[in-house]
Amino acid sequence: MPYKTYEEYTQPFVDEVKSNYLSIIKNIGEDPSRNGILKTPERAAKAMQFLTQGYEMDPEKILLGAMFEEDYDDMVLIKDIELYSLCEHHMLPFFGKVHVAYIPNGKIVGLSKIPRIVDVFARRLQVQERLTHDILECINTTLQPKGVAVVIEAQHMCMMMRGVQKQNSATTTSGFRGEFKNQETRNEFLKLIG
Ligand SMILES: Nc1nc2c(ncn2[C@@H]2O[C@H](COP(=O)(O)OP(=O)(O)OP(=O)(O)O)[C@@H](O)[C@H]2O)c(=O)[nH]1
Ligand SMILES: [Zn+2]
Repeated sequence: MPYKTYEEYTQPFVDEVKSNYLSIIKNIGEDPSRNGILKTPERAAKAMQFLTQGYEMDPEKILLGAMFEEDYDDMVLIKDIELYSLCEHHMLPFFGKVHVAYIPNGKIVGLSKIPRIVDVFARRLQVQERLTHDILECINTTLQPKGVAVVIEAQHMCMMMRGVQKQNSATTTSGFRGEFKNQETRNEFLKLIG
């Protein structure tokens, strides 16, 4: 059987969800037949499909696909990885930066795979704390490094555009495993991410 194209794969979702967006547009008092928003239910459904595609992906498989044996056993740091996710309470974006470090234990991973797994977990409904641990545990169990650290700095639109309406507050979450539990290693990592 031939593989389905991306469109064939996502079409059932888009067909279902666009009718929900049509209902939202009507309920907010807009005219859904107005020229500019005629195709908006479909566009919004496609955007939502994109932003939640992480449910369909296997992050461990992504890491396992590019793991290489290597003796290097100092810290590997990938910092300032852009983050865009949706908070599970309001389905509004939160966005910021992710910093990931690990200390190899005989195996390294292709560098691009770290931002890829960040995206897999970010493209789901999330809270920042769980996102931090999802990334941390995925690297820890798959790569089995000597240590792994994840820090996320983010701003939440649900706290900016609505609710408490605080424009300048940022939330930092962190998780440490293995050698990063050691104060000296952790401090070196924190110094490197500034
Ligand atoms: N811990 C945590 N809380 C979050 C995150 N994203 C959003 N929230 C919070 O989730 C909470 C939901 O609280 P509720 O009182 O049920 O919802 P609400 O009435 O819309 O709350 P307000 O935002 O205070 O208006 C709010 O305090 C949000 O700020 C996150 O990533 N982590
Ligand atoms: Zn929220």
